[in-house]
Amino acid sequence: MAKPLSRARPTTVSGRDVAKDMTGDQLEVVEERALELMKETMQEELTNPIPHIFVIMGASGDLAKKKIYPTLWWLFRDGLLPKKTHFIGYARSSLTMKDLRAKTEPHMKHPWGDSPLESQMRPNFQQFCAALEIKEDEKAKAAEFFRLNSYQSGKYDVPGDFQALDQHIRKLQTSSGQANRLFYLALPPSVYHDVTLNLSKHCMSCDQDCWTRVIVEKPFGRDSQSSAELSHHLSSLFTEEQIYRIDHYLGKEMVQNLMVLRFANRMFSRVWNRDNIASVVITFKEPFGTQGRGGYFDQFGIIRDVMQNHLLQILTLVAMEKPISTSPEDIRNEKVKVLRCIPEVKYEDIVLGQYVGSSSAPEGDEARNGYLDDPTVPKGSKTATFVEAVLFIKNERWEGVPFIMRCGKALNERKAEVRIQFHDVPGNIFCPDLVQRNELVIRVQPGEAIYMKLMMKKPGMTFGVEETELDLSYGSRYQGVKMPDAYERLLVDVFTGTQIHFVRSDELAEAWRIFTPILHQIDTEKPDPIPYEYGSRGPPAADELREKHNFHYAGTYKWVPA
Ligand SMILES: NC(=O)C1=CN([C@@H]2O[C@H](COP(=O)(O)OP(=O)(O)OC[C@H]3O[C@@H](n4cnc5c(N)ncnc54)[C@H](OP(=O)(O)O)[C@@H]3O)[C@@H](O)[C@H]2O)C=CC1
Ligand SMILES: O=C1O[C@H](COP(=O)(O)O)[C@@H](O)[C@H](O)[C@H]1O
Repeated sequence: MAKPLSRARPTTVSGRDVAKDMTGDQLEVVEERALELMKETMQEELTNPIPHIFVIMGASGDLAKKKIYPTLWWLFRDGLLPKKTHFIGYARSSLTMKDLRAKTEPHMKHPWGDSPLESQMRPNFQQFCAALEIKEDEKAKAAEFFRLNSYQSGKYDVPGDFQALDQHIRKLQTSSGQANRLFYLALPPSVYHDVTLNLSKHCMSCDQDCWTRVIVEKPFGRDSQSSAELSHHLSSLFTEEQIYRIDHYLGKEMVQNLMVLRFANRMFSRVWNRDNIASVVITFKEPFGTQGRGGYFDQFGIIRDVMQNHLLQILTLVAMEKPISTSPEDIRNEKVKVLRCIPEVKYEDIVLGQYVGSSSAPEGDEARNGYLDDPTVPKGSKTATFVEAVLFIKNERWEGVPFIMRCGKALNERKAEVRIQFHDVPGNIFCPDLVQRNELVIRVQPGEAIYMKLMMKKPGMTFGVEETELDLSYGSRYQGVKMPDAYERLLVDVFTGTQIHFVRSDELAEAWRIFTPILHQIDTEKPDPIPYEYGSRGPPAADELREKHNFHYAGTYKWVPA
């Protein structure tokens, strides 16, 4: 059994923490002081004399290669890791550090992978990549990074291999045996049980001034029962403070911004309720299919892959009540509270789809292939690659407001956004065909933006009305500000010990409660998903379901970029 954390780690510092000792006219310096404190906290970690050992379990895999190693490199390059940090890769394959470097280095150049689709999606992408490539003057730094890396091969169920890993870690500790240990499980769920058991038995830090943290990737189970088993297993080995359940959407700029937008702006807090809001639509779209990895996807389907975790996390941040403070526990208490108000999803409130090849796509293009053409997908699979689901929150603020979540692969664009649609204007005096509902859109990606669709007098002599927007596009408002990748933020959080942006076990249990009955029904009844064409907007039935649930699409809005 792992020992609990020996000393309280700093969690988060906010203006409020500092403000309590201050008088009114000092308040303007509060945020500055908060920033200073945050820097001090970070500084403490950065200059911590105790070494940090970051172990990547599953170092030979896709996630490690494409996300974890590159993220560690960017943090190292930018001086955002504690001074003495060592990295150990652990996996079954017999690899040398040279092999591992050859595998990972191509992904360290820029954070979004180099698929041609990505380059199409992002304006100036090529320029951006060039700016992020390992430049001449960074080569020495990169060499230093790889010098701090080592690799240890071992099985996931052999205790002796974990003892060897522990010995390896010990060699990197201080002479008095101190090191903080971080284990990132970039592994398939089938080995979670053995790996966590062996880590807890053989690889925990023994020094009372040092800590051990374990970072767990989704899927956190397949349904309520399997998730509860996993949670029970983990909690028998580690304390909740030691477990960091990662949902990388919680590391995205605009997802983190939701709390500030809502709770630091009075004009939003007053209208954020059933009296003003007609519906909320949370969307995730990807313009590519399974890309030959359908075998993995098919075991889960789009609800487990994206909706039950990423979209539901966004929903909780949109809908929760204001927490007492910005401490992780206060925030997560509110998230759990709102989840508890959501009844299970019903079959009549969902639309399932599966993409088919587009005959109009050029010969040889991926879009020619449907989901079932992926050779790794079981023949005749009915797994959904698109889903729309309507959820309701039974509380005073939200009773009757549909929260419509939709996500899908092989759609017409890459997009993740939250769209708040307001009620019609009561007693409208203008031409009813011209006055459309207000919408507040929080675009998570690509190109972070917040825009408010509203009605204005048409400029000029006439007294007409027209639809326009108040537009806060980050690209132009925050030029030159480097937007960290979600994993960068989240790994820094693990080092500094803040769990705000990580999923607590009770939150997870509630998320599974909401989706388990529908998932079981789909697994047993295997309903036919509605076919939709690769590159389309998804099944029209999804638009009909949204219309039925008080989301009106007028088709009149035209955006004219500045
Ligand atoms: N700051 C910025 O960068 C800004 C960018 N824009 C851009 O302008 C464009 C239009 O803006 P947007 O807010 O999307 O407004 P639209 O009015 O085009 O779309 C509004 C909503 O209706 C949905 N929709 C689209 N077509 C249909 C349909 N046929 N039936 C039912 N629903 C439909 C869209 O979903 P679906 O996802 O399915 O299309 C979207 O959720 C977007 O590309 C947006 O990104 C606008 C303002 C600011
Ligand atoms: O967790 C997942 O997320 C990705 C999408 O992440 P993004 O940061 O690129 O938006 C998705 O492709 C994958 O299927 C899913 O497992």
